[in-house]
Amino acid sequence: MLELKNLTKRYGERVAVDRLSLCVKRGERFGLLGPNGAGKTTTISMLVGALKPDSGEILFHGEPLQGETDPLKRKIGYVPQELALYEDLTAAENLRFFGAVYGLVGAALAERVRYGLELVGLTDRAKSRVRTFSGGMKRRLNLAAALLHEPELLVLDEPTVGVDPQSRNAIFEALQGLAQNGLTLLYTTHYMEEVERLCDRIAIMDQGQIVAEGTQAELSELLPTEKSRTITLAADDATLALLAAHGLSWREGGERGGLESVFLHLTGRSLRDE
Ligand SMILES: Nc1ncnc2c1ncn2[C@@H]1O[C@H](COP(=O)(O)OP(=O)(O)OP(=O)(O)O)[C@@H](O)[C@H]1O
Repeated sequence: MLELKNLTKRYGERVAVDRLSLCVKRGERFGLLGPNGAGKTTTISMLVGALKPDSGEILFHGEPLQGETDPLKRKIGYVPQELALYEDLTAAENLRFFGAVYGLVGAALAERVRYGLELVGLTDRAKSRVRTFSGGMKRRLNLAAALLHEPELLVLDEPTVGVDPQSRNAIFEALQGLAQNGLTLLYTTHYMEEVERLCDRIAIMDQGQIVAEGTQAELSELLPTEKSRTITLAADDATLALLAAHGLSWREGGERGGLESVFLHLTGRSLRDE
C-alpha cells in the first residue's frame, strides 16, 4: 500500500533521514520505533507532503505521492505531533470545521463528527471549548480530526507523548478497533511498550536509518541468546553502577527484554533518553 524508497532529507550538514526504505502493507499495524532525533518526524513529514525529500520516492498504491496537494493524500489521515485544534471552538465545532475542509457537508458531516467523538470517548464533552480540555483530551480530539474523511491509512506521529494513562488507553482502544476494521496504521513512537502492544510489524530507526525490521518475534531472534538471559539482582546503587560500567542496562522489577534489548544490541544505546 505504502512504499518509501531511499528517502533522504538533510538539514544543512545533518542527514536527518538517510536512504530510508520501508513498505507498509494494507491492513498492517506498522510501528516505526526510534529514540528522539532518530528521524521519525522528518520521515512522516515527507510522507504527508509537509517536507520535500532531497531524494527518494514515496509510492501509495504504486503511484508516486507528490506533495501536499496530491489528491491521493485524501486517503491518508495524519495525526501530527503538534496539536492542530482551535482552542476557542468546542470539540464538535473543531470536527465540523475540519470535516468541512475535507468537503463533508450535511448529514454525512454530522455522522462523521458523531462517530469521531464517540470513538475517542468525548461525546459528553462535544460542546466544551477545547481550551478547557486536558492535554490527553486534546490528543484524542486530534485523532478524531484525522479520521473524519475515512482515510485508508492513518499516520500517527508520537500521539501519546505527554498523555495521561486514561487518554493513552482511550487512544489505544480506538486504534485497536480501527485496525480490526481494516484501517492501516503507521505508528511512530519511542515507547517500545506501545509498538509491542499495537503493532504487528516494526521497523527500528536510529540516526536516520532503519536498523532492523520485522515482526516482534523476528526482531527478538536478532538477539544473541546470552543477551536475553534473565538474571535477578538486588537493585542497590553499587550493583547498578557495576552494570552501567559494563555497558549493561536493566529494568526495575525485571530483566530488560524484548525490543529494548534488540535496540540496545543493534545500536549500543538505549531507546530511552528521558
Ligand atoms: N528543522 C530542522 N532543522 C535542523 N535540524 C532538524 C530540523 N528538524 C529536525 N532536525 C534534526 O534532524 C534529526 C531528526 O529529527 P526528527 O524530529 O525527524 O526525529 P524524531 O525521531 O522525530 O525525534 P522526535 O521524537 O524528537 O521528534 C534530529 O537530529 C533533529 O535535531
